[in-house]
Amino acid sequence: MEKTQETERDNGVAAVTQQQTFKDGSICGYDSLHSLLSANLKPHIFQEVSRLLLGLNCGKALELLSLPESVKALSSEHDFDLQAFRFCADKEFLREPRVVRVGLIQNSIALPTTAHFSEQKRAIFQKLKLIIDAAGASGVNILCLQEAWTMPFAFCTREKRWCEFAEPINGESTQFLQELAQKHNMVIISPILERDVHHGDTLWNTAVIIGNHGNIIGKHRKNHIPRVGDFNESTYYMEGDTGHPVFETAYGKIAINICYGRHHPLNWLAFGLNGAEIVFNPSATVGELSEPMWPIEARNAAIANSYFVGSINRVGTETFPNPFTSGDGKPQHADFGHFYGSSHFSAPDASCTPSLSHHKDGLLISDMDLNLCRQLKDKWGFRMTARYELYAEMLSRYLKPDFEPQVVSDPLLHKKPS
Ligand SMILES: NC(=O)NCCC(=O)O
Repeated sequence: MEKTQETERDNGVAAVTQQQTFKDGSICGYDSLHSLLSANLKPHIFQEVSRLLLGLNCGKALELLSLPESVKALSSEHDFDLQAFRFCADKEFLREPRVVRVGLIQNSIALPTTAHFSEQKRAIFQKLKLIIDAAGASGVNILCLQEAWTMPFAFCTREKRWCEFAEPINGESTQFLQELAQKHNMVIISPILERDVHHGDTLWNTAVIIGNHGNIIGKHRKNHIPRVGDFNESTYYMEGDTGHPVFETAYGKIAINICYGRHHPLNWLAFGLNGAEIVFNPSATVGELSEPMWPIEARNAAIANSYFVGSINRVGTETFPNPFTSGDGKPQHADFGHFYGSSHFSAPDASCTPSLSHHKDGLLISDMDLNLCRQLKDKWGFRMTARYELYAEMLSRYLKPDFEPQVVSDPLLHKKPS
C-alpha cells in the first residue's frame, strides 16, 4: 500500500514535470483545455463534460457566432486564436433585447525585452493593430486589451528603467487607439502604465476608456497592488485613487477590475453596486501562481454580481536582460514564468465561454444580451437577499483599533480536567 501511494505520488510529479516540458506553453500539445477534451473524449462525453465545465445559457450550450471569412483568414494567416460565441437572454415583453458585441485581445510581446524600447512598443502596436482591425471587421462594439499591453510585464525586475514605458492618459498609445476606436465605432479599454504629468510624474497602473467617437471617457486606476511571487508592482506604483467608476458608454455600463483586484470580492461588489453590466479584468499572471484560481474567480464574480465578466491574460514567457531573485531562497532567474492566456467570458447565469489559447495571441468575441443581468437579479435576488447593513456594520467595527473578532469559544475548551 505504501508502495502504491509512493508510485502515485511519483506519477503525479512525473506528470507535472512532463507538463513543464511543453516549452511552447501549450497544454500537452493542445491550445486549450477545451481543445484537449474535445480531441480526446467521445462526442457525447465531451458534450456532458462541457455542460459541467461551462454551464448552460438559457438551457442550452453556448451558441457559436459566425464571423466574416476575411477575419478568419487573418487569424490563420497571422496565427492568432479566434473564437466567437453568443450569450442569449430570455425574451421580454416590455424591453427589446440589448445585444452588444464584446471583444478581448490577449497577446505576447513582439520583440525581445532587449530591443530598443521604442522598437518594442512599435512592434506591439503593429501586431495589435491587425487584431483590433479584425475585431472592428467583426462588428465588435466594446474591446478590451490586456494589462500594461504596451510593454513587457517588467515589474518582476524592480529595475526603474522600465518606467520609460509610462505614458500620460492622452499619450502615444491612447492616440493610436483613438483613431481605431473612431474608425470602428468601437469603445476600447486600454490598460497602460500611466504617468501623471500633472501630479509630479507619478506612475499608476491605469485603464483608459476610449469612447466610440475616439474621445477619452475616463480612466480607472488599479485598486489592489500585488505583493506576491515576482509581482513586485509596488516598487513602481501605488494603490489607485479612482474608486470604482462605472463608465456609461454607447453600448452599456462597463467597469474595469485590473488583474489582482479579482482576488477581492468586495472590489467586484463595488463595481456591481455602481451599476456595471460588464466588468473587464485585464490581467498579467503566470501559471504556477494563479492558474487554478483563474477559471473560478471571475465566474464567481459574474454570478454573485449579476453582470458579465471579460477576463484577459497575456501569453508567452518574457525573459529579461538581468536575472532577479524572488526572495524565497531559490536560484535567481530572468523570466516571470509562462503567462497562460486563457482569456474568457463569464455570464451572470454561471455559463462561460471556453478559453482562448494557452500560448498564442487571440481574439475572443461574444455577443451578450445585457437583459440577462436583470433577469438573473430577478431570479436569484442576490441584491435583495444580501445583508449590506450587517456587512457595513461589521466592516466599520473591524476598522476600529479596538476591534474584537466575534468568536464564541466552547466553554469546555478551557476547562481544567477535574
Ligand atoms: N498583474 C497582477 O496584478 N498580477 C498579480 C498576480 C495575480 O493576481 O495572479
